[in-house]
Amino acid sequence: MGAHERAVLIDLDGTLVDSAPDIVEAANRMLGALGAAPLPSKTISGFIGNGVPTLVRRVLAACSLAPAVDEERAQGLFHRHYEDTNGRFGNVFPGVVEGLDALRRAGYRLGCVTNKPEKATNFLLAISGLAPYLETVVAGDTIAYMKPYAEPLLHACREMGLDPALGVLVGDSAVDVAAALAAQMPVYIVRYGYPGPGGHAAVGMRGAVFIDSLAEMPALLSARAKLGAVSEVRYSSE
Ligand SMILES: O=C(O)COP(=O)(O)O
Ligand SMILES: [Mg+2]
Repeated sequence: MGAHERAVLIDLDGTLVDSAPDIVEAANRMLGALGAAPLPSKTISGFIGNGVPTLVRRVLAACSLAPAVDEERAQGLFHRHYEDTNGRFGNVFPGVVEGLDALRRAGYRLGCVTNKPEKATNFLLAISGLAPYLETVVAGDTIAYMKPYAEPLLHACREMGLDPALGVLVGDSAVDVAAALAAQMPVYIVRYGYPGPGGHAAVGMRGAVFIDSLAEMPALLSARAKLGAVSEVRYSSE
């Protein structure tokens, strides 16, 4: 089985792009518009991972604005401010471009699976220069399901015409681990992202292989393929 038949699906926020500064700024502008004081950036970063509706709900709860403030109104404010902050303060993480280049050279097919809404995702991928690497993008509102459901991962494989059994996910949070396990894909977690409640020690992180950089992926995947080939030989000779 060649590398060209394999899909590497990659999360966006906290894995490809350090987008927390943009998200924090938009969330705090939303709070300002609601007459509330800003939250520390670390608090808001800890709320990233399950998509915008969950982020806004968590921010409102942290400021004791729920249920007094209408969630949809707050979401509308967030989206409006995020349109202005998206891609302005964040950066592509170190090792990402090297990793994507190396994976592409090795023949892997690349896709992005994110819980960020599609419009904001496409804009961020375009201005950060990452869009040309990604054959397919499945965002938070592309289909009816987000991670931690398996569907977005399976949908990305379908879009690429690949068997999900040939896919792996690289992400940064417990949401990614859960989605990958649901889709029965191996999962690699970057140590630098936004892991969510409980951090990397959380039970939800079990089953993940931790990496420091996307640039480690080609070597890890080729080691996995060799291991797979050895066990296939063993099985067939038994
Ligand atoms: O929008 C979010 O909450 C997280 O997005 P991600 O799936 O790219 O990490
Ligand atoms: Mg993420």
